[in-house]
Amino acid sequence: MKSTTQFKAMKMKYEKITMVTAYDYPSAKVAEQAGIDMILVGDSLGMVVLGYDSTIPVTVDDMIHHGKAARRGAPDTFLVVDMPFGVCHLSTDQALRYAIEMMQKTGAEAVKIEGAGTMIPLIERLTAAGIPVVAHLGLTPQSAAVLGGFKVQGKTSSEALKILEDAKKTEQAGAFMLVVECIPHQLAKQLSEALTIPTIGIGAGKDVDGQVLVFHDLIGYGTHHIPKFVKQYATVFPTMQQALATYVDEVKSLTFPSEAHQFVMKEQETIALYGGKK
Ligand SMILES: Nc1nc(=O)c2c([nH]1)NC[C@@H]1CN(c3ccc(C(=O)N[C@@H](CCC(=O)O)C(=O)O)cc3)CN21
Ligand SMILES: CC(C)C(=O)C(=O)O
Ligand SMILES: [Mg+2]
Repeated sequence: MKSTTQFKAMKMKYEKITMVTAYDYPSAKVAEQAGIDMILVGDSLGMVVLGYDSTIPVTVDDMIHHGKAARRGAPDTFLVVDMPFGVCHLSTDQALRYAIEMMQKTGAEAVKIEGAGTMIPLIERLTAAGIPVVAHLGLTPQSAAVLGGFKVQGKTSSEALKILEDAKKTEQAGAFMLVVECIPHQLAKQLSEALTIPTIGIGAGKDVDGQVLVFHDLIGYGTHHIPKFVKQYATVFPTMQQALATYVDEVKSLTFPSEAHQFVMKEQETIALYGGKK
């Protein structure tokens, strides 16, 4: 398993860092076996696997439930768990308690926190407590209602400057990594050059230190609108639908199960049971 210092070393060597979300045992296992550098148990799980239309309903218990499953599937991959909606905006003490609970119950290596501003003292506090923190700026989905939806952020020079300043503050506060979501590629490049900690982009172009995508988007298992920044490396949804439809047909037409899929009792036992052949 890679460490926080190894991720910094990868940035210095211009070796790209790969990250993907995973929310359960098999997806984490696939990711680990594919050689991914880091797994994110994202609160996007609320939308992707729980069917909510935002990340707001996701709770600490949801994150722990899915985090534990992902951990079991990927015991040897650096695991980051998202702090869900709201909990970081309670007192620093309360947020620290939740972060400790998530780390201890999931066995994750780090937590991720959306925003700068009032999160800066929290990033300091968690880091001091020995909890590695990934910061998250640009489009922060937990604030989508305030940002006016899932929109690209930092499109004007003044907005971009604010994100750049916030990014530096997260680094100074002790964050070991920064996720930047849905920002212009020029800003992402400038930001990655200005920071010593690795930047991981999603919808931020190629000039960042690593990339993250949502597992289901990447394999084409998505059921929602596919954002412009996604590349689908497979389309498993139609494949799965076809398999299920064939199963339905075969059961209805008595094709499944065949002899190959059934168990047999010896003939003498059938005689004892119901008097022989039927
Ligand atoms: N399946 C999934 N993939 C994600 O990447 C993802 C989630 N869910 N849920 C949580 C957040 C929400 N995210 C999103 C969702 C939609 C757009 C989107 O549609 N954006 C527009 C850009 C609009 C503009 O031009 O400002 C797009 O067309 O990509 C972006 C990020 C990223 N995260
Ligand atoms: C999109 C990534 C960065 C995330 O925060 C999530 O999956 O919840
Ligand atoms: Mg998230």
